[in-house]
Amino acid sequence: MNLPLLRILSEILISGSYLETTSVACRREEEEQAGSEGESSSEVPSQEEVIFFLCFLLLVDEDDFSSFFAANESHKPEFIELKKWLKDRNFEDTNLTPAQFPGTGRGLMTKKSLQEGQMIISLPESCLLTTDTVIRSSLGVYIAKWKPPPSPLLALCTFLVSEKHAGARSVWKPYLDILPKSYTCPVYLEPEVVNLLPEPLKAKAREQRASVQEFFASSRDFFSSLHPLFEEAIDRVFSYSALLWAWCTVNTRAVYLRTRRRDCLSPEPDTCALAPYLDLLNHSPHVQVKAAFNEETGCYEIRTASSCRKHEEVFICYGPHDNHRLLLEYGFVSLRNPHACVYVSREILVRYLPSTDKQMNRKIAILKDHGFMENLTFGWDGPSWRLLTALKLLCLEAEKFTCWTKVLLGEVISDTNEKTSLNIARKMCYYLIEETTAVLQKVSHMKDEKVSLINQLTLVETLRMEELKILKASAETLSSLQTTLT
Ligand SMILES: C[S@@+](CC[C@H](N)C(=O)[O-])C[C@H]1O[C@@H](n2cnc3c(N)ncnc32)[C@H](O)[C@@H]1O
Repeated sequence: MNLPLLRILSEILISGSYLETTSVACRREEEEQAGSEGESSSEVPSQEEVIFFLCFLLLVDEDDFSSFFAANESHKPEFIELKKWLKDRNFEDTNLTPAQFPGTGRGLMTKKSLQEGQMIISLPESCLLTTDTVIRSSLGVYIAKWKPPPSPLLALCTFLVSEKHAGARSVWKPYLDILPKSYTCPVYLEPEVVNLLPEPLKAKAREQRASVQEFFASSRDFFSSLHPLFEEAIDRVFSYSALLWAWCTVNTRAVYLRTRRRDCLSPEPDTCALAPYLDLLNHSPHVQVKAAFNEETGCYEIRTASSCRKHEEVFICYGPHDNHRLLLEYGFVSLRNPHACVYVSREILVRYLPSTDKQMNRKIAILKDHGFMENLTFGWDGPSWRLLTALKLLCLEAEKFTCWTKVLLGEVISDTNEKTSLNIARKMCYYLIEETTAVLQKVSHMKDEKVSLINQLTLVETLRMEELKILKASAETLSSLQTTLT
């Protein structure tokens, strides 16, 4: 049963309203393009039509749900302006249109079906924002003068802040206007929300905050050197919040594009480019695309490796990232992500081991030396090979200790060792289920009490709910593995 649809169905029946679906939205766009007044889209449907429509929705597959409820946004003034801006730079899109999707937010929808291998988008170099753009701008001479040379990232962030500050005077205004006003990467989250994240994400979130703060602190003198360019006090233009916004803009939206090294910039790799409009493409772990700059055409091109039906959301894949990485780098969580997993911390790893084991410290040292204390996880298929191997070594009977290399190579040492390690894995899994459930309850209370944090809390809730599903799937796998062994 399609639960999201059932919920919407009941909401619609209660409110008597109905949503503008993709088909309605697209029909309206087609009518507008054909010069019609689009009267049909403003007609109120009869009750029978609504009921027929709702019954039809119940039959819609959950995967089609998002695209079915997409709302076309191409008529919005900011997209009309962006389209004009892109056209002036020789880009006109025939394949895609901006839309809001219920599951993924704003993204791009196909106007026609796309076949495997077909070009999704080909954006000319003139539309790209790279460090070349920055150096050609009025900031260029200041960058060239500054020692030690600013990093490519600092150059891009400075340009974004400066252009945003210029407002209507910036030639990049149509692009800047469609950028999010704020982000949901951990650096934007309140500390009490960060506290609800699982380890090791919590630690990485704190590192991210510290590194952006350090980026700001170490860039202030450079910002001061730009004062002749601004009428306002430089601290007000290049505030922490302005730099944070720019940093997240680059981090969440830039495409990989290697730019030739320049002496006026520090030697860090210069690989980030902002690609207006193309950067409206959302991520799906289930698609494959080919993306690269084509030297022959002078365009940044993306081709799909899978087909896409008309009026569906077009996705690209940002990489085979788990949900911790997606949240850390992009500020979202992907549902049913095949790469998602639950990390096991060192504390949990040793929690269920016999405290009487005299070889425990030696065993932990071996695991550390061989890189087996990191990335121990539960996944959709059960405990990872690395986690089981670490547990098998930790559970090695005293008289079998010398066999530890064989354990690391994946050999079975004894029936007892297999059973004990599975048993501990199961206990750990149940402990994590309890812990996750408790955090979910806490999040639910906080959502009632701290309404201003609702979006941040919902993000953590989504992550924790996905983790709960993974742990439950792992618990099932473990119990069938244990049954096979008995
Ligand atoms: C390159 S932008 C894509 C366009 C973006 N949705 C927008 O409206 O500007 C990357 C950001 O989109 C969002 N995003 C991408 N894929 C998503 C997904 N599958 N589900 C939810 N949000 C997603 C995240 O906020 C991410 O930082």
